[in-house]
Amino acid sequence: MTVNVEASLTQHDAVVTGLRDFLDALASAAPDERSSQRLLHDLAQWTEDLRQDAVEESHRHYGRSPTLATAGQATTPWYVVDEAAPPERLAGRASFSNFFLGGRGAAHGGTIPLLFDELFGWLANSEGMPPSRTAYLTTNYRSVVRVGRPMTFTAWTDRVEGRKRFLRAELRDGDTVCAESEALFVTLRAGQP
Ligand SMILES: CCCCCCCCCCCCCCCC(=O)SCCNC(=O)CCNC(=O)[C@H](O)C(C)(C)COP(=O)(O)OP(=O)(O)OC[C@H]1O[C@@H](n2cnc3c(N)ncnc32)[C@H](O)[C@@H]1OP(=O)(O)O
Repeated sequence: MTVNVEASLTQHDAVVTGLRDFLDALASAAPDERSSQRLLHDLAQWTEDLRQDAVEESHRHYGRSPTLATAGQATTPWYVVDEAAPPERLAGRASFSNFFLGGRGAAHGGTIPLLFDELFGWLANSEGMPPSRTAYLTTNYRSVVRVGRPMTFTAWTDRVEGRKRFLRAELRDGDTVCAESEALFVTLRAGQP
């Protein structure tokens, strides 16, 4: 079952997709002074306009789009869930654009746990489950994650002990395991933010 479908984008989803493309293009380019000035001008104008439209968290669109890859966040590495059996298992595809470059063609190390935290969030907070948060998350970097490469991932629940959910995940480039992660998610008690 494919969970995140980008086929029928709402206008807001299209804006987030456009922002993701923009960040990739910006990170890949070396704009000259004239282009930089034009960009600065346009960005300043949009920043001012959007500040006028600021709303409370519960009314925002950004990062709350179940129909869009990465639930509509532009600064999370792109991923799509192809097989969803939460809370047991998820599998899918991911890709790190130039926006996530660390150096020498490899993704920045901090962006890989960001992807894992997202996947664990899906597993631990799937429909009908009480909300939980990451207590810890460790990542082992086995082999570089190259930007622009099509990657695959699997994430699964290892065991559950009361309020504690122990989760594991793997990110692969073909047959090569590039990174592995283990995390503990703890179910929130009433009143915890
Ligand atoms: C509309 C869109 C749809 C999209 C579709 C949904 C997709 C969805 C995607 C979401 C993607 C984002 C998901 C990201 C999720 C976060 O990233 S959340 C943000 C990062 N995490 C945080 O900010 C958490 C900060 N910490 C805390 O709030 C608290 O420490 C915690 C984690 C809630 C635990 O506090 P607590 O409830 O007071 O825990 P406490 O009672 O002391 O301990 C409970 C047990 O856990 C153990 N424990 C607690 N902490 C630890 C630790 N660090 N290490 C080891 N053991 C620990 C304790 O030892 C205890 O064990 P037992 O004695 O029961 O055996």
